[in-house]
Amino acid sequence: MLEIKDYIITFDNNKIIKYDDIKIYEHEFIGFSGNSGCGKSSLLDSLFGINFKGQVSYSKANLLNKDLLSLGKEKYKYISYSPQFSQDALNPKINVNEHIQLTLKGNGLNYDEKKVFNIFNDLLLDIELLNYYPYMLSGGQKQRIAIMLSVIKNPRLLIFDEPSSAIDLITLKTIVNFMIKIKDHTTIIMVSHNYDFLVKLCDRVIKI
Ligand SMILES: Nc1ncnc2c1ncn2[C@@H]1O[C@H](COP(=O)(O)OP(=O)(O)OP(=O)(O)O)[C@@H](O)[C@H]1O
Repeated sequence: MLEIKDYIITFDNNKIIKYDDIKIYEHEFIGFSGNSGCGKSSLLDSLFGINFKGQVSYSKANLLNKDLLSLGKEKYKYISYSPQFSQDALNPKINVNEHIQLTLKGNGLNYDEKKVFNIFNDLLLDIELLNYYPYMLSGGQKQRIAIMLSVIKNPRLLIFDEPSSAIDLITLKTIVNFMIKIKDHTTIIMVSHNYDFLVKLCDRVIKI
């Protein structure tokens, strides 16, 4: 599914981050762990983001056996990337249902009411939130809406950066149960500085 080899990031201020080689197989649930500042988010941003600020060099960076850089925006056909604080990126001018419609339209998918209902149910989100604008949602609701939006497009690879930050235990448990439910048909990479949390949840934890 994903393979990187000799991967190095260099920022404008000459800060260099070198990564160990990584290989992730289809349908694995992988945790990325490491101390604050070790380069977890930079790795994901450089691989999957749209606006990465540093320079990247590698001998291999493949998604589904294709070079990630040459895939360009085509990679979003296969992946869903929830960066850290992605819940803050919800558009304040549109409601939750419009977010769903835009996401599906952008991925050439039709609106499937039953599927929306099921995901809402699994994430313990009240269906009436469909009419809510982002400012009307709590932090935990926003986070689950962001997760719902990344799952609804049926990605083959789902990447969550720190979904466990800044939420209460019940919300975290709901998110974790949801991930366990979807992991049979999706490859998942989850980033957390909390190693014990990842070890309990993931098939394999990679130290960055
Ligand atoms: N644009 C940038 N320019 C220079 N240095 C950067 C830039 N972005 C990140 N860094 C540095 O790269 C290192 C890795 O940062 P990164 O955000 O990837 O770490 P992280 O492992 O995700 O940390 P955390 O767990 O705290 O979120 C840090 O030392 C950070 O200061």
